[in-house]
Amino acid sequence: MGCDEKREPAGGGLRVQDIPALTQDHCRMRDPAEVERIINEFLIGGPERMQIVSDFDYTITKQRTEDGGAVPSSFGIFNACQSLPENFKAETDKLYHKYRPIEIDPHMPIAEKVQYMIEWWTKSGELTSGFPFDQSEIDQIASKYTHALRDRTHEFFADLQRLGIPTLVFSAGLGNSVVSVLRQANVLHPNVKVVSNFLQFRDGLLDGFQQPMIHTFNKNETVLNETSEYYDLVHTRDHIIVMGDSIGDADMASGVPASSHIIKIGFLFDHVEANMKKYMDTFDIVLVDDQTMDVPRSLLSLIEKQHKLNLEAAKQRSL
Ligand SMILES: C[n+]1cn([C@@H]2O[C@H](COP(=O)(O)OP(=O)(O)O)[C@@H](O)[C@H]2O)c2nc(N)[nH]c(=O)c21
Ligand SMILES: [Mg+2]
Repeated sequence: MGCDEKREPAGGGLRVQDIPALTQDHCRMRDPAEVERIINEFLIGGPERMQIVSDFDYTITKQRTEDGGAVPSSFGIFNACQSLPENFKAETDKLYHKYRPIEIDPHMPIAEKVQYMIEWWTKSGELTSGFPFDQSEIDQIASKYTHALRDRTHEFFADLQRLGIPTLVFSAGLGNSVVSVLRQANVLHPNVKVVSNFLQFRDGLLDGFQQPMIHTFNKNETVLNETSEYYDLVHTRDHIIVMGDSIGDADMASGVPASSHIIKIGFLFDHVEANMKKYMDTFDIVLVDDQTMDVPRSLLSLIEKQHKLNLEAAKQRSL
């Protein structure tokens, strides 16, 4: 905030009612005036202060496809590989049935859940060990799901690349699947970084997941190593769009300075009525059964338009 608050982008402040993507019926906002204020901050700051943090499963991929076909999660893509040991699926399913209810238990404190999640990812890593495996198996299955990305995902990633906006794709799932889908969909541009769990190999055999373990409750920018290149790239970018489909995804930018301006976009599909209040309390923009990238793209387009006006105005001033 501070003195930024009084500045307005050249041409005057934008009103949310003048942004068609945000006036659609399925686009809900708890506090439209606050969204408006932050959008205007984004316009003042321009692309060089922006970063994107997005979940992968059912955020970059669709929650619902036109043909009704199911979209597997990143772990699901791995589980569909033919060469996994016979008991692998049954054993990981057992873990899922034990730990998933804990993950989503509305009563258990997070601090207590964390221990269980570490146990779950550790045991899952142990099962993912001791047998040969070829990445091409993941690639083959992932190739069938490149069409399952949200409509206009390709354009969205092209916008981000053109504007030079660092984009972090965060997944507590399996990074090998995430990278494979994004690469085969031709959206894995140099400005995109995937932070997730990647397969580790030892002596030609699988050996669990690489460190650091990314689980549901550390899936946020605090796991970015402060010495990493990506941290260097984003730690001064305090204008952030966070995108997710699960309540926990809203925290993916925690760890960034408190003065940051953040718009959290939540994609809501399952049990809309029952979940609406929680989503409205958690996300700044809630999109109900929206299987597109249109709303985040509309924000980028405003930023780009303003940026061009600013460049033009600077050019005029220097004449
Ligand atoms: C360790 N483990 C965790 N999960 C689930 O995978 C999810 C991956 O987390 P995510 O990618 O952050 O979230 P999203 O899928 O909501 O987009 C977690 O929320 C867990 O419910 C898992 N799912 C499967 N199938 N197998 C596993 O070994 C496993
Ligand atoms: Mg998700």
